[in-house]
Amino acid sequence: MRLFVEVRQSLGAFHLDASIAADGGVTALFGRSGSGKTSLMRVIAGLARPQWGRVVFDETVLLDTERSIFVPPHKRRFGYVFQEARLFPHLSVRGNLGYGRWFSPPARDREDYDRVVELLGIAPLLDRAPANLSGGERQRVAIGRALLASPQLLLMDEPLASLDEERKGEILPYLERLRNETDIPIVYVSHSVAEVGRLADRVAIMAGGRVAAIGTPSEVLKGKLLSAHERRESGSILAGIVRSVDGQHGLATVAADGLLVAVSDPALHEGQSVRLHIPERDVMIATVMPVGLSALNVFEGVISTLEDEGSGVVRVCIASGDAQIFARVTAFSCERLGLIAGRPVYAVVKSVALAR
Ligand SMILES: Nc1ncnc2c1ncn2[C@@H]1O[C@H](COP(=O)(O)OP(=O)(O)OP(=O)(O)O)[C@@H](O)[C@H]1O
Repeated sequence: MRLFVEVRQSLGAFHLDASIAADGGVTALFGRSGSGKTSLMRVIAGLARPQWGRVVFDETVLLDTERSIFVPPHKRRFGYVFQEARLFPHLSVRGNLGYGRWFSPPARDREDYDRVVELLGIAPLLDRAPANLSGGERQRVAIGRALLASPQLLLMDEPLASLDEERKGEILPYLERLRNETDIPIVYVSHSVAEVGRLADRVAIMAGGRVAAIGTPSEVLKGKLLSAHERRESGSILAGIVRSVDGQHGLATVAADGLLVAVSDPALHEGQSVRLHIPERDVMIATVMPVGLSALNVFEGVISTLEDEGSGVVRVCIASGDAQIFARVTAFSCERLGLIAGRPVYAVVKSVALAR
């Protein structure tokens, strides 16, 4: 699949002037509040008609203002999941799920239904009313309803924003399954570095109505495009599989990008696919093999790049295995340790978390 969007639109004093191309997988639109993420999504969905623009999905032109082409939202077959699950209060979960199927081709129905119910863990909730569900459960049902309409593309606008951290943690594994086990492309709006890092294959960073950068999460979730808080959260994302579990100590060993990474998480099980987040603030650099450390993970590697971020801070990229591990050090430490590209070093990782 290929989605191409190009838009110019004035909304009061705000100007949206953005273009993105997305292939399969999860494409995140990331940016601060008011950067234009939702406005761009609304154009993709057909909920807004810009003054000028084009939207092409695969070979089909959905919008072309110059040729007066506009395909209305219900004919685009895109699923939409909003920040708040907009379930029908008078229908049970089963009824809400059934509603989405009204608009889908009737054929493969039963099979799809069972698969979606299983994928999102909804089976125990089927007879409940939306009022008796937690926020995370409601959101899972909303995602299920969108999926059962057999969308060609799923648009998710901050689907976790209204949930607390615990509920987010509960629903993120379902979104990962959705990404890994279906071939429905997803455009995902978020302003959480951790969420985007965990889910997205590609990220478009929006700022002031424009796309400021586009690339993989580790390429673009860095530097001046992020706020100070976001920079602290950024780092490396590794994709891997749990190789073994030490139940006694609640430790798992994950093979990820050519590295063996120890992760402290008692819930992991062997064979599970996971993404790991190594925040760059939690990485130290040593020029000799450190001993007597409490850190569980020390990776041998070579410095590939150093990026001066200003304010006396340097972002160092260490190539280790097939991974890139980022560390943030002061320019002073850089000089003192003689850190230059090509120098062998050790990355001492203080914490690894499942990317959330
Ligand atoms: N119909 C409109 N008329 C005037 N201004 C608008 C209109 N719609 C959106 N805007 C403005 O456009 C800007 C971008 O809004 P948008 O909702 O796209 O941002 P966002 O990145 O999704 O933000 P958030 O993360 O807060 O949802 C905002 O400043 C908003 O006030």
